[in-house]
Amino acid sequence: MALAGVRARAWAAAAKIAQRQRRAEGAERSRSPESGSQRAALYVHWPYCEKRCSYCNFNKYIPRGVEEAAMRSCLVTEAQTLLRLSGVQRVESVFFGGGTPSLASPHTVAAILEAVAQATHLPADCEVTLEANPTSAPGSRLSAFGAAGVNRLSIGLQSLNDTELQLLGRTHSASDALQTLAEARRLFPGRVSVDLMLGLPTQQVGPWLRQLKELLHHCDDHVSLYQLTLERGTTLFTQVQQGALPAPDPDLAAEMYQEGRAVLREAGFRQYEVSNFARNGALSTHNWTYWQCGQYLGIGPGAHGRFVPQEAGSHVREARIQTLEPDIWMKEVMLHGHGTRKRIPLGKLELLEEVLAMGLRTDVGITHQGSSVFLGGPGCAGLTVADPAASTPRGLAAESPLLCARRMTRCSCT
Ligand SMILES: C[S@@+](CC[C@H](N)C(=O)[O-])C[C@H]1O[C@@H](n2cnc3c(N)ncnc32)[C@H](O)[C@@H]1O
Ligand SMILES: C[S@@+](CC[C@H](N)C(=O)[O-])C[C@H]1O[C@@H](n2cnc3c(N)ncnc32)[C@H](O)[C@@H]1O
Ligand code: SF4
Repeated sequence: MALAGVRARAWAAAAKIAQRQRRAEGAERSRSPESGSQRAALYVHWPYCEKRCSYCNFNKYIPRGVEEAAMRSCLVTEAQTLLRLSGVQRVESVFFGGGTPSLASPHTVAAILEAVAQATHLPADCEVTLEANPTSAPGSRLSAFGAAGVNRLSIGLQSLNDTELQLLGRTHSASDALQTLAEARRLFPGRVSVDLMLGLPTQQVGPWLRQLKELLHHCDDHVSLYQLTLERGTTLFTQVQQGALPAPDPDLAAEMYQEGRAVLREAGFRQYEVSNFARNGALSTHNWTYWQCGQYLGIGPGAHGRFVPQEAGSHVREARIQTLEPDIWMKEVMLHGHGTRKRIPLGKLELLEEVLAMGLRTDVGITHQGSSVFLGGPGCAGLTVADPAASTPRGLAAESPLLCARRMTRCSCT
């Protein structure tokens, strides 16, 4: 923890030095340091988990042992490379997702933030989220992540029913989850999110709503409701396919979702995206950047990103996907400085599709800012991200219950 504290101070010091350097270099590197193409969100993928949950098909591995120093060094290298290739001068949010990034050491988190602060401007108030799995002893680790620079936690609570948690293959109980949540709120007041799943096999509307209402007694200012997607290749999928469990009923899931939205609205939450609810302005600025088609860099195995590479003559926004398998990804990073597996230049039609699909997920709909990705000319350089505090409800595919409850209550990474 002491080490993490030192690293956090080093990050702040490095951030100041980097800021001074950039001011000096500013005139050379850019005439408009605040323009959209020079700002980005940064996603960092930690690909390891303790155990495979029965429903999950995210890019995750259950290792015998993790070579953390090697992984840390590769994440740092890839962040430096992609920041250079993208010409990004200001990182506006960082998201450590996974896998289970709360299994990484706080030292790793601090080292990545430090590298980012040295390579670009990382504002002191930048949103830095870490996904944390509930444990029976959350205290000191969470505070060490805080000392490393994390200032927002997303807790994968999933359910407050122990039988459901077992069905999902989780390693924690409902009481562990509540304890982790309480500890997280103590350490990061106003900046804790919880993920709650709905539409599980055998789940009924009434008991699920009681869980949600119980959660309201404990939660902070951000809640994500994710409808279960039965993913091919998962244990749960096989159990349902073989008849060991009933298939989730989509109409019940739609009812849970609609009733859940109403409960959260009454409790003062704004539904700012199909699956996401915030009060007191606690929206996730990181995810908001995705939905507004802002730039984001994805580092780590299987991470994806969207940015305009600063190559000679290039003005095209690209979708980039990093190599999935951690060992292969590490070898590539050691050889080339990055493990980018795919680069897909996005044409006008693809950009338009993204603007529509992302914008309609939110309550502000298709904004002028979002559509500037499509209309903004070469490289979408004029792109700015709409203010998440704006609240004119024009989009929200949620107004179509079938569309949202059956297809869209997942995160934007799928
Ligand atoms: C991939 S997990 C990573 C965070 C962390 N490892 C955890 O399990 O809490 C992020 C979130 O995605 C959601 N998720 C994962 N698989 C899902 C599925 N098949 N259907 C719906 N939501 C899912 C869960 O709510 C989970 O909290
Ligand atoms: C399942 S969501 C959970 C978010 C959580 N409910 C919150 O409010 O912070 C995880 C987020 O991580 C990011 N993400 C996950 N996997 C990613 C990947 N492979 N590449 C880029 N970003 C990813 C996306 O921003 C996604 O919304
Ligand atoms: S849900 Fe989270 S903890 Fe479970 S396997 Fe997926 S990434 Fe790992």
